[in-house]
Amino acid sequence: MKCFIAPSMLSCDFARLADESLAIVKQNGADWLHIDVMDGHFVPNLTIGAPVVKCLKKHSTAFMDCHLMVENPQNYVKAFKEAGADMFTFHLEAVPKEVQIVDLIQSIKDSGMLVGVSIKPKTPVESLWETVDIPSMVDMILVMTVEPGFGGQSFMADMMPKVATLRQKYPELLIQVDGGLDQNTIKQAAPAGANVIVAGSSVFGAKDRGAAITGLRQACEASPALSEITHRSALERTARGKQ
Ligand SMILES: O=C(CO)[C@H](O)[C@H](O)COP(=O)(O)O
Repeated sequence: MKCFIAPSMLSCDFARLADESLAIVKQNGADWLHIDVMDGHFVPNLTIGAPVVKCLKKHSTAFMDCHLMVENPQNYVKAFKEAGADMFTFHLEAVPKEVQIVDLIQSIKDSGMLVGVSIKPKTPVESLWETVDIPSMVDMILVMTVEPGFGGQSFMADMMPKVATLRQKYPELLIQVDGGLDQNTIKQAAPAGANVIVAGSSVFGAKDRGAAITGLRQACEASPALSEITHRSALERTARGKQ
């Protein structure tokens, strides 16, 4: 296995969140559920928080990949852990100066969740390794390929050099891309080195969601830039969530 496909639940029918979550994994073959958490401050949109994840966890054992687009992410680690999140991804730009990023990362690790760190399009990729020792502290880097806040935007191909640089430096890292991914743009993201693919509108808007996921997976798996995923914990949790 070379890639994880993580449909963004932002594009599903929120009134049917449990059913949509179950179906997208069990019937349509997704690996993870990507949960977009927005606070109306860090991004100009409001979505869902830990209480909804907690309810969802009663219906689905799928890997919950929680992307926190919120200010002060350090305040939400405990709530998301208790809700059942598997991955806690925060934005580098959202951490206040008085909070040490390494302390935040340590608290996520101590809670048992995997650690993701995300950057917005205008944030230079160097700021990641200037701030943290990526291989020892971080499970996944999320390179945003749209300005965070809304689904349905156009893929920013000019983010691909960031992905390629990260892949070259960290051959084993989970590198996630999020925003505007579809059957065409995956052909740029996967060769650059992305191996965790978030897709909202192109999956939930497809007539055949299973075929949309299969298409993303095939394009990703075909990329010579990627080797087999060796992240044991992510693989184990994913497999458990698909049983
Ligand atoms: O994080 C997000 C927006 O901030 C969404 O996950 C992302 O935009 C996915 O939606 P789409 O595939 O429709 O672009």
